[in-house]
Amino acid sequence: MLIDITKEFRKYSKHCHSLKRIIQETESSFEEINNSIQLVDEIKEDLLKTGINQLRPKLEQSPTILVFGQNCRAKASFVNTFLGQNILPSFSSKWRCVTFIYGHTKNIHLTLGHEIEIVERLQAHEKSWTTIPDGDLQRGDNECLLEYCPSLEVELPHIVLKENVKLMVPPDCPPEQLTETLYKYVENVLPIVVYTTSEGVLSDANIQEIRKLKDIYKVPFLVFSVWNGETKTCSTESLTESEQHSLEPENDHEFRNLQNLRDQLIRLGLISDNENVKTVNKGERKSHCLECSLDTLISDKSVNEDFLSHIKNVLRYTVLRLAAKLSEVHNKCLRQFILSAFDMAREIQITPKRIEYAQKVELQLYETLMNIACEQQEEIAVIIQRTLLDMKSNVAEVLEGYNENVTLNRTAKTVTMEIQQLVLSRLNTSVATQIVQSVGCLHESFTGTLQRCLESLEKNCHELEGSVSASDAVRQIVSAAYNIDLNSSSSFSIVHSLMDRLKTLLSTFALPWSSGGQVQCHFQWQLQVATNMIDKLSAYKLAKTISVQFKEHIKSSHESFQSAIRLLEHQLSGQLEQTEEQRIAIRKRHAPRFARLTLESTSLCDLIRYGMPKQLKEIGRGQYGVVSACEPWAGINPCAFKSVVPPDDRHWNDLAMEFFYTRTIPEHPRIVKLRGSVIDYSYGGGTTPAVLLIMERMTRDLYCGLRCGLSWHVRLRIAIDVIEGIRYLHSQGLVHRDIKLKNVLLDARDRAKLTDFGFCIPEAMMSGSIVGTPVHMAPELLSGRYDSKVDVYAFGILFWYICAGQVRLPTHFDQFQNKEQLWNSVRRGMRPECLPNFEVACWNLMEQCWAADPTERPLLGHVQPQLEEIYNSVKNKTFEKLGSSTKTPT
Ligand SMILES: Nc1ncnc2c1ncn2[C@@H]1O[C@H](COP(=O)(O)OP(=O)(O)OP(=O)(O)O)[C@@H](O)[C@H]1O
Repeated sequence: MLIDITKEFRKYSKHCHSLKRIIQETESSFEEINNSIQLVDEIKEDLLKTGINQLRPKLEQSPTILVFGQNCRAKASFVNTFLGQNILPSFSSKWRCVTFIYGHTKNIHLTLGHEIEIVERLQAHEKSWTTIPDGDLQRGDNECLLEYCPSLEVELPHIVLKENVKLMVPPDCPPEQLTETLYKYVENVLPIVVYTTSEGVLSDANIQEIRKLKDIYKVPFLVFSVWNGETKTCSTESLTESEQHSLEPENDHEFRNLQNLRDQLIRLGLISDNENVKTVNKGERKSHCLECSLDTLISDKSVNEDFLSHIKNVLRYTVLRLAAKLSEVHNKCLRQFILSAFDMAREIQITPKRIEYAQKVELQLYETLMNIACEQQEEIAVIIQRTLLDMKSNVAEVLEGYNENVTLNRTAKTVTMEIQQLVLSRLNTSVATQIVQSVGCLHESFTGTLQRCLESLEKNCHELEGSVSASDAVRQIVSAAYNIDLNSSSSFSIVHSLMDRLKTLLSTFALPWSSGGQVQCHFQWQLQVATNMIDKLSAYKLAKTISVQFKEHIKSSHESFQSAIRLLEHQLSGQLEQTEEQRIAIRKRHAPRFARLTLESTSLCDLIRYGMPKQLKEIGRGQYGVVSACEPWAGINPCAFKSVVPPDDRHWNDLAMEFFYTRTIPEHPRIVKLRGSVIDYSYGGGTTPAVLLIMERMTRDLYCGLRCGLSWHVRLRIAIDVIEGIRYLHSQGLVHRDIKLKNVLLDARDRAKLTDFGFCIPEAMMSGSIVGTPVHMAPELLSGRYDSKVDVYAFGILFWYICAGQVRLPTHFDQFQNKEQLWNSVRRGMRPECLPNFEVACWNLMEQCWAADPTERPLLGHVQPQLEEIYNSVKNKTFEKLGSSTKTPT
């Protein structure tokens, strides 16, 4: 049993070692990326928040079994049981802090803190000892726990302690001093807390102490109950059956005590009801859930096994928490990288289109407005004419309110000017309103989208600050023509220009009665002034002036727009070059590096949780790995794993990216879900680690299925399943790039799922690499410029095999010596031949899917219903046939 405990500690330290290495690699990856891409700050902030730098100190904490308890007897009982010797006296009190550590020989000394050893003779130094003398354990009267109180350090050649494990009995202290005492004596350890009891019931002080300890350590406890005060040693495992039997709880009284204690602990919420009082031979032992935070009560009769599982739980729980945190950080960073690669790809693609769009629409706007300015001159003249006539027929109305606010004793000239001003202003308002009404529709159709488009282009161009921007220029064009801000006709630019123009015209008028001197300001005279003013205004001239102004304004704004957009284009193209460099850096270096870290940390989590899968037999081999059936793993039954040994960094990166995509896509019935992974670092003598990708085990692949023979309607059903799978991947932004017979797996009912996402990649991360299986590769794949339509092509070829019902190469493809010859012919249009058994509808679908021009290939969303229709009719016919052949003859 001690060996098993030792193994657990060894495993823990191995996991910690792996974690430290991964953390170090993560940090150096960050170092490398630092400053190279903008998003690093964002990620760095995340990392700080997630606390990656808090993980390392946690990994440095040495596992320490902390023994607390009701009294020294209970503590001694546990320690002695665990160490397998009566090292602590059973009847004693007021202990100083005692720490057991590993030493080649038994040794004992007093220390202050970690470093300082106190030169003081102990009773144990005077004669040979088995049990530590009481005098050495007990605190002196002058020793104050929180000020000066040496600890006793005991070195023992014990197999568990050898694993860098400590066993510590913190000093007895009143509950109110507990926090401070622990702070002083128990520093920087990974606590494995045991609370020992020897009474059937916990006192208030005990309960207070347990609650405080829980609060401080926040880890599951082992409550250890001493039976009879006996010390049972760790060697019970080697006892004979009859000896073991003698340890069983035959004493009813003691058993009842234990039950009472259990009930009390449950009542206090200190252990959970559904768990357990663990006693030897009392029913089946339940295995602990790794993440459980249940506290366990055990009796000393079963200390070994239950203690082992407690240690296992605490260690696994601790290391898993750290590994999960690290994996979360990696996943988060990788997701950020991929998302920013998406954004960058989008920006690179969309920016030139936006510029083109803006130029096109502005030109349209300019031409439209120029047209309006020319053509509407007539209309404006009509509007002005009409308004002038209206005003003339009711001059009194024009002057309405004028006399209310004017002062007496003004010169005739002043009054005349005021009336002229009034006439103009009424005219302006009226003309402006009518013009605005006639062209208001321009606003949304032209300017809304254009303005938004320009603003988004200018958003990131800080260098433009200060110069006229393209969006300002467009705004000027629009307002020059017909002020779009209709709400305030007072700010209407046309009105103002009209006013200016009219004033100029007025200054040339000869006014016969403007001879100066005092003039009586009577109404008739005012009417006369206004009427004369109206008569003198020429609607045609006014309209012409307005039109000329419009045109000049629009033209100059159009020119400013053109130079602004040229500048913008220049600056954006510089920025886009940088963006593309960053995208390449993300795709080629940063994302794969983080993908590898993600693979390592996630695999470590899986290893801690579920262990290594146990191989049963090999079931298949591919170009990159061997697939084996394995024993159920993580509840997956039947289960298989693909073991891949990446030969170099490039393969590691590819595998890591594949792992990330496949692991993160949500489950779908038409996809073989990757359930987990572990890395076998010992593979190849530790030089070439193997990655085991664990998944559900299917019955066979479609290649085998076709070879064995599948009925037509089953094959059609499979084709539909494959389409569903591909459509699902595409909906997740992924392209499979290796659709072929061996990557379609069948279950026992011959329903299909897609597998092998070795080449599966998000479109934004695609670099144009030439991947796939030759006969299924679309011609454009070879050019390196392709998209998800390559999967449609590959489906076309796969469907050919499905319809053929066999796995022989199409005769047209069989004649080539090598793949280059095949590709050359495919590029020239060579495709599989139509076999006599093909239904026309199926052949048509194949031909559409493998069309040379990817844009002519159908959407799989359109192919699926067509296939379903064929499938349904075949199924119906099959059933009809079956029905008629089973009919009993009348
Ligand atoms: N989950 C699984 N259940 C049952 N059999 C499987 C499973 N995964 C793969 N296989 C079998 O193992 C074979 C090898 O699979 P693998 O994915 O390694 O390679 P491949 O797709 O045939 O070739 P390549 O490595 O070139 O892509 C498959 O053809 C299939 O028959």
